[in-house]
Amino acid sequence: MKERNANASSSEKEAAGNAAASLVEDGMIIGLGTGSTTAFAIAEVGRRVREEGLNVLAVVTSYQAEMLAIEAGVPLTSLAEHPVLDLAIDGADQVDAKLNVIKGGGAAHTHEKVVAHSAKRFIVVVDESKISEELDHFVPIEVLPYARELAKKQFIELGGKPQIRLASRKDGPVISDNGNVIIDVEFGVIEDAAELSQKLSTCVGVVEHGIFLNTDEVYVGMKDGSVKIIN
Ligand SMILES: O=C[C@H](O)[C@H](O)[C@H](O)COP(=O)(O)O
Repeated sequence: MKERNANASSSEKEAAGNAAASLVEDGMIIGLGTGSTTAFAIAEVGRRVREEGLNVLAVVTSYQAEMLAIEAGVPLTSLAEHPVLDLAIDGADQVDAKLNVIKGGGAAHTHEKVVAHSAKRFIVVVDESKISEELDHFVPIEVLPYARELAKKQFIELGGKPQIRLASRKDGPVISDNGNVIIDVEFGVIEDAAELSQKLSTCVGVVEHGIFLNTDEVYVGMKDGSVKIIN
């Protein structure tokens, strides 16, 4: 299984995150994703709040995003109060040529998907290493702990090789912010992301999977410091 952020460069991530943060306008309600690339966007939105008096409210996707937003001084709200977001910014583990995306390397994809689908405009921020002609990254799937063995059986029936994600600084599995386990499933090259997305959604015990089909634009931080926009 590919290692998380194996080829990542923080200056590329920072360039992408800052460019996406520049899209935030006064009065917007925004969604803030999770991960090391979005962290730069959150920091930059916070800087604009503090230094430019930018007036925003943000919905977060994880405890990580919440902690970063509070630290940066970004005022928070909830989807219950603001169910429609003007813009959501989030990272990705892989992006293909059709802007299909795999997310969930940080186990936050369930809330991230809710936020992405609540936004009028969904921006993905990545470094160049995440761009691929086709999707071949493992798919993170959040599963009810009670259903984990049944879920694994269903993923194998769909042609996948499932592996329960283990924690690195705790014995046992990673437990998501929602109290569930994450099963990472290798499918090799994913020929039809929409079809696999639909099949995974019908598996009993699945809370949410990491295939996202609704990206509007991808901001790619390049090695030369520029940002390429794909839409
Ligand atoms: O669950 C985590 C998220 O989907 C992240 O946005 C994704 O894993 C990318 O994270 P990073 O920017 O750290 O590579």
